[in-house]
Amino acid sequence: MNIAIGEPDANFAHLEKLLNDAVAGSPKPDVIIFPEMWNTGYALDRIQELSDPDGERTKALLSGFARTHGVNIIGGSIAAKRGDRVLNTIFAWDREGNEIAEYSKIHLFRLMDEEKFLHSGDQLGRFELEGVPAGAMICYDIRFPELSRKLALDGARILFVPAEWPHPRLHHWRTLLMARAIENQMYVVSCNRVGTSGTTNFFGHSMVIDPWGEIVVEGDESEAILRATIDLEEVVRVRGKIPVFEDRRPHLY
Ligand SMILES: O=C(O)CCC(=O)C(=O)O
Repeated sequence: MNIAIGEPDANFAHLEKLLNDAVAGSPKPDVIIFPEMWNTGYALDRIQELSDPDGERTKALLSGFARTHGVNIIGGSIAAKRGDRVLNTIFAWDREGNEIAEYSKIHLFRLMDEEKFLHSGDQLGRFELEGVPAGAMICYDIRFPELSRKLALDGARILFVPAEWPHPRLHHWRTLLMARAIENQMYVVSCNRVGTSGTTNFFGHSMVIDPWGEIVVEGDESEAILRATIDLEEVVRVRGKIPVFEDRRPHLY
């Protein structure tokens, strides 16, 4: 998804169109994910006025969409206002439109001054999606392997990662996502924005990676709806083949 910086109305309209295109395609998706901070982009100097109070506008659109179309939604992340604080927050809904997860980015990205304008979350992104243990992290969070390992130890079999990750760090993005999938032997489902904001170019390359580290699908730098089918039994097969979780020796490190 491309994102218009500082224009929530345009981004809500654009997202709704993409969602309608996604459910019109075949096969009908079980889960939809989109990028980080899709409502505002990184309009940090105006984030107080632009952010969504308690995520209410986002919840009204996405809970209703999930229910109407019988689809689970990992709602990218939004700038969400809580009192006088703004957090970078993922909400998720099940097929009945029930909210099933809320996670606010723990590691704020200082290279983009995030910590000057946003508050960090203090809870992990653990949830269940139709009985499947899952985890959520946001963008810069993937540089912290302890976080995904903790989610994996807590049972996650899929890790969802919305992002706004720009050039020139495509190599980091792809390598870190693949490492998180391989080391934790789980699916990684990532969605990164495309387009340009000021002088920053976002490269997309959203990817679904399987627990063996193979890329199931990868986008390019253009806006697109990517589809992938995953087999959760693959997590069990890979963990059985190389028993990393049994071979850990955490008392030594
Ligand atoms: O870690 C990076 O290189 C990019 C992170 C980022 O852009 C973000 O967290 O918003």
